[in-house]
Amino acid sequence: MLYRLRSPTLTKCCCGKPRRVHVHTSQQKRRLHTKPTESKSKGNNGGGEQQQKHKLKPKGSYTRILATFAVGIPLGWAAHIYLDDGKSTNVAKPGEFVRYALAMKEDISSTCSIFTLKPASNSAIDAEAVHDHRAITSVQFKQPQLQIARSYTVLPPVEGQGPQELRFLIRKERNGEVSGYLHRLTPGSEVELRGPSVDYVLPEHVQQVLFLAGGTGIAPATQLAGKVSGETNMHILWATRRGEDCEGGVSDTQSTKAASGWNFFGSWSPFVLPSPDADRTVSGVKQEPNAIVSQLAGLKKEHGQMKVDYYVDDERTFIRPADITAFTHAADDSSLDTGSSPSRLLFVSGPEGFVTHWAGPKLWVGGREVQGPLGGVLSKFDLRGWQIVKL
Ligand SMILES: Cc1cc2nc3c(=O)[nH]c(=O)nc-3n(C[C@H](O)[C@H](O)[C@H](O)COP(=O)(O)OP(=O)(O)OC[C@H]3O[C@@H](n4cnc5c(N)ncnc54)[C@H](O)[C@@H]3O)c2cc1C
Repeated sequence: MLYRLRSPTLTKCCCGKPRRVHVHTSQQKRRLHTKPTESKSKGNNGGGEQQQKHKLKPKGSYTRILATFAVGIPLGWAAHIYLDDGKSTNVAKPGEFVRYALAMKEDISSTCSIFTLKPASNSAIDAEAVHDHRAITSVQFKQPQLQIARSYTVLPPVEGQGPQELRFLIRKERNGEVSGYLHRLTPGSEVELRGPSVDYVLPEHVQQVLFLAGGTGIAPATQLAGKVSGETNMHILWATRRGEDCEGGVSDTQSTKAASGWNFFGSWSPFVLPSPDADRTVSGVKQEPNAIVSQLAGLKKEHGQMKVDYYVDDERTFIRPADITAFTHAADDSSLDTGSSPSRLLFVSGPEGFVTHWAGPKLWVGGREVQGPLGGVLSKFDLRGWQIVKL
């Protein structure tokens, strides 16, 4: 079920800045709230003396004053825009499209890139709500020629990211209308976005998370890792078709190279030999982690209790049922130790085929996409006490 985030409406302060982010000191308030008539009369005090001074000045000084204004005002405005860094933008309503500019496109692989977007007008999506709300959120991008929109999950912020900037991991789908359009954009191009949409609201306490991610399904896993605190034991099993998507990623627990298993497409790959690259190195040389793998490594450091395992079709490593039960059984044991009743979440996120294979299809009811009953491989496991979430 999709819920909409209620974005706080930001009224503007008398100085033009949104009230939520801008608070005046009492002295500033007095100055800003001074009636125009008062300032006029103040300005008139001693006005005669001022006028006399002007009369005595040579004509050239007017040119200098005009020149100072001509140069100073644009410079001041540019400095204001630069230093303000988007703090004075208005929060757009979640249903309203707003203009963003492509600030940067960083290629992750031959089909996947990270897009960094920044507001192109004084109206923007509530980035604070996206990053701070205890929910998994996405934003819709519009394809203007076809007037269609698709959802993309917001990545958690990285160091140096502007407060209003949003980052996305987007795969260029073959013949994909919106993803193809987005991948054709050049830096500086404008695109329309609306949101945020809430795809899942997190319970207050989350103790265990097992996240099965297929391809770009890693984006919600990364967002979630940025939101659950250190008290959550989180394990991500990330399956991709090609090693280039998770270059430099080394598994934390996956020790056995699979000779057969369920591949990314959800079909059984029997009797294949373990690949020499299954330890995620090329000829024994460790690869440089790409931006997503680096962000996951950073989140692991912050998080303390987070693990990531990489599975790559090309390298013949596949998520096996035993990888899932290893985590769920350990979680069962830990709850017996403490006697507590933890909140346990098992996410399945990725392309339709991946979600259907593991947890059964999502359904459309009354024009809305809903979870549907648990099916697929997971329906054969004893997952009592676990909430299964299809994303
Ligand atoms: C909540 C949510 C979050 C998402 N987050 C992300 C994310 O972070 N990153 C990401 O990359 N994606 C994400 N997606 C997926 C994204 O929304 C799009 O579905 C995806 O980019 C494909 O859209 P498209 O318009 O490019 O492709 P479409 O034009 O919709 O086509 C999709 C596929 O169907 C095929 N196709 C289209 N028409 C036909 C036809 N007539 N016959 C046969 N095949 C056809 C195309 O070749 C293509 O491979 C998310 C989806 C949801 C719902």
